[in-house]
Amino acid sequence: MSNSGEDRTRKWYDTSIKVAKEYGGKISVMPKVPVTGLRDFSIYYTPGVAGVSLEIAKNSDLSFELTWRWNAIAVLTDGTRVLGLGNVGPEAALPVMEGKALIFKYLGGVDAVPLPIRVKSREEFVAVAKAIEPSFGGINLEDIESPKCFYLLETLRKELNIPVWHDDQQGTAGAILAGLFNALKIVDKNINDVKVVLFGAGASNIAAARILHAAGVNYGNMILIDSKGPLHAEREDMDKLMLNNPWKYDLALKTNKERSKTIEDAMKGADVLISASTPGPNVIKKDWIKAMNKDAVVFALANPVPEIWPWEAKEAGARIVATGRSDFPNQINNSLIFPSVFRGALDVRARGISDEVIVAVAREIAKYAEEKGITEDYIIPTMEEWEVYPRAAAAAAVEIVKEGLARVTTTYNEELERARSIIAKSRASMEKLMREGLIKELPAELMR
Ligand SMILES: NC(=O)c1ccc[n+]([C@@H]2O[C@H](COP(=O)([O-])OP(=O)(O)OC[C@H]3O[C@@H](n4cnc5c(N)ncnc54)[C@H](O)[C@@H]3O)[C@@H](O)[C@H]2O)c1
Ligand SMILES: O=C(O)C[C@H](O)C(=O)O
Repeated sequence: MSNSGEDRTRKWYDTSIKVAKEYGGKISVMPKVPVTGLRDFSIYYTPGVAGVSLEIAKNSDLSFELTWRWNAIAVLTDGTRVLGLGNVGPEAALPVMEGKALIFKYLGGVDAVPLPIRVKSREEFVAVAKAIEPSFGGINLEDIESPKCFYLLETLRKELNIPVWHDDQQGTAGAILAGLFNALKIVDKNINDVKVVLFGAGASNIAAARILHAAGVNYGNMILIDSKGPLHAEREDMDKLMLNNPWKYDLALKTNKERSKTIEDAMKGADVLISASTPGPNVIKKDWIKAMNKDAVVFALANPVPEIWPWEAKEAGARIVATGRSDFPNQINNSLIFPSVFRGALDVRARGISDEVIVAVAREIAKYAEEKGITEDYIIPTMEEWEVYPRAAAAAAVEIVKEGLARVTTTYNEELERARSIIAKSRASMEKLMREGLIKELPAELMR
């Protein structure tokens, strides 16, 4: 069966290239005001538009009311860690950012602008993010190498007055937590007791460790593994880590209470394996999964190819398996989180998005799946279940308000209605364009 996994991946690559060529990319900017004749340009453009500019010049906050800023975010990357492909550069990052923007619009009703930039240093990146702040209601950082991404998130969260979020940290951690809540219900284990191995100690898993802790997993019961093996307080590179990656250093001190020094040891008796490392399929060994506890939960999240094929993880004894892909069951991907978190954040004109917001959103998503009926192959909703997005947006908005990070207040029901209507409108307008042939169907010959 493993060859079929590779063939299947290649087939998606080929189709995606053909479709990209056929359509010339995936998104474009569409007007939302009617244009019926020359008179209208005097409203939208000169001279009328100067009136709007003068209002905003008096009070820049009005840019949130009188322009698209209330609903617009940037998807900002330097292309240094694109999926698991590595540093492929800003141009090669663009198709991924376009894909994110499509999902933002379709599932969150958010206008997202893909913005891969050519910068070298961290300082240059910070300067660009600050420079574009006036144009957007939020910034979604994407696909940036670690530890640079930790520094950028921390700095920009402090220095900008709009929410800055790093999808590969917070979004991934939220999706992992949502999946974990329900997986643990199925195997009947308590989040406070489980032993969790986090394979890969980069953007995703460093954030996941923090968010899992916020949700009840004990730091001592976690083991983080990087390319040099398990992290622990006596590792010989601790001095270097303290200087170059204080985020990883801090977790090396808190985690791995049993001081496992090899992967084999770390895996013994683990209840959960969360892998966000490097594309597979043979990165996670079957023997490691065999050493885990009964009813093991395995999330193999590398994109585009999971660290182990799901069927191989099951053969090795895993009871619940998830990957980051939409063509396998249990897709744990930040796409379940980012459209709704930004929907909620924009609607309350947030200044920031805290870790508690991520936990609240993960709980809401898990609850939604539980209400529908969870199974080993359905621990988390799919991207087709669009009704989960307004619910998650409402959970995000309420938590942002609760923590004093919102500029306007709301209630769960009020935001649920608003998010539902914005997202439904966004989907309906795309579907109307499809019906009318203005967005043409995917050519059948490309889909074979
Ligand atoms: N499913 C999702 O939603 C999702 C979200 C984000 C990232 N990812 C995927 O997860 C992977 C990692 O992403 P990231 O942002 O954390 O990257 P990152 O570069 O920040 O971190 C990768 C980590 O994995 C470790 N690593 C690499 N190869 C290893 C190996 N063979 N053994 C042990 N450790 C190894 C590195 O040392 C590093 O700590 C990528 O493939 C990415 O596509 C998936
Ligand atoms: O892009 C994805 O599918 C998820 C994630 O952001 C990743 O970098 O792999």
